Amino acid sequence: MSLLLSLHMERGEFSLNIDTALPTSGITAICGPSGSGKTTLLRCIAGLDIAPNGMVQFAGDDWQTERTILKPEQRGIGIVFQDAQLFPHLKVRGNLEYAFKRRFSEAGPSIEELCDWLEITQLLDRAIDNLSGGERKRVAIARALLRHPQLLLMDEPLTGLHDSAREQMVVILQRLARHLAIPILYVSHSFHEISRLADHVLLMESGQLIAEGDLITLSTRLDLPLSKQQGAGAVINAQLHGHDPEYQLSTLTIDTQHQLTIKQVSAESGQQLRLFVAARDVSIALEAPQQSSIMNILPCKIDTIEQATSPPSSAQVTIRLQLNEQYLLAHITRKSCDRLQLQQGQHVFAQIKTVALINEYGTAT
Ligand SMILES: Nc1ncnc2c1ncn2[C@@H]1O[C@H](COP(=O)(O)OP(=O)(O)OP(=O)(O)O)[C@@H](O)[C@H]1O
Repeated sequence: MSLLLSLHMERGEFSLNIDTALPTSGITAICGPSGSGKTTLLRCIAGLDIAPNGMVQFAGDDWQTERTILKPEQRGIGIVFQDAQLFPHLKVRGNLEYAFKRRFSEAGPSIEELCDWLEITQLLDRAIDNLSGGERKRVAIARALLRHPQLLLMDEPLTGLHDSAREQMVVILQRLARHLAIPILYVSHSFHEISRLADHVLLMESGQLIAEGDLITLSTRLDLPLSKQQGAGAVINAQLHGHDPEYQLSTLTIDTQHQLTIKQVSAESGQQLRLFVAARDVSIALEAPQQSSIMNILPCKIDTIEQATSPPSSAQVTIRLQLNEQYLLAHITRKSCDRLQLQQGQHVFAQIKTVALINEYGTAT
C-alpha cells in the first residue's frame, strides 16, 4: 500500500514535478530549502491545490484522477499548519470537541488518549489566547487527530518555538508516532528534526525530487545537501549489548567488529536503537590512541573524501568512513587531512566525542 503521486504544476517561474510512491506507514519527512515546493506538494496531496492532470492515490483509493478530484474534506486527512489556526472563541476542550464531533470514522484515539500523549490534559479549560506557542501546536495536533484521519500532514510544526520547546515537541512527536496507526507526512527544513523523527525521507530542490529513501542511507550520501548542512551527521542502527551499572554506561553493538559505549540508557539487551553521530564530533587518527578520554574509537576505512569548493567551508573536508555495512561522517580541516595524508581506502580510527540516542530514551554522551 502506498501514496502514489504524479504531480506536475507551473506557477510562474516555479514548477513542481513529482512522480513517486510513498510508504503509508511511519513518518515520511519532506525536506528541502525554502521555496523548493514542500508546502505546495503537501497542499496538492491535501487537495487544497490541484496539479492539472495529476494523480493522487492513497492506499488504493483515488483522490485525484483525470476524471475525479476529491475535495480536501472527502480525503479523510488531518492537517497541521505552521500557525495553529485554533478557534479563539472556544477553550481548548471546545476546540477538541469540535473536531471529535466531525470525525471521519469511529476508529481512532479518544480525547483523553490524545490529551495524554500530547501532554495537554491540564490545558483543557484554558482559553486559546492563554496558551504558549508549544501548547498551541500540541492542541492543534490533537485537534487534527481527533477527526481520525487516515493520513496526517504536518507543515513545519516546530517553526517559531524556542530550543527547549522544540526539544519537548520532538520527544512528544516520537511518542505520538508510536501510538498512531496512520502515516505522517512531515515537512521540515531541519535535518536535526528529521534525523530524530523520520523513517523515510524525500529531498526536494526547485520543485523536483532529488533523492528519496531511508534516513540511514540518505544521511551519509555525500552527493546530497544533507551531508553539507551545519548539523550534518550519520544516523546509524545499533543493538543494545549490555549495561555497566558501576559506571552507569551501556554498550551498543553496531556490527561484529564495532561497539559503542554511551551513558546508560533504559533499553534492554538486544533492543534495536537509532543513533546520531554528528560529523563535527568525529575526528580521525592513523593509530588507535592508547591514552585518550574518548571512549569510542572505532577502526574504519575511508570511503570518500569530499572537499568543499567555495568559501567559507573550503577550509573543511567531509570524510565518509565505512564501518562494514554502515557509515559515519567526519568534518575535519583540510589542513589536518593534508597533514595526515588521508586517502580513499585507507584504514584509520574514528574518534567519536558524542553519540546521541535518537529514540525515546533521551540523549547520551
Ligand atoms: N499561491 C501561489 N502562487 C504563486 N506562486 C506560489 C504560490 N504559493 C507558492 N508559490 C511559489 O511556489 C514555490 C514553492 O513554494 P512552497 O511554499 O511550496 O515552498 P517551500 O519549500 O514550502 O518553502 P518554505 O520552506 O519557505 O515554506 C515558491 O517559489 C513560491 O514562491
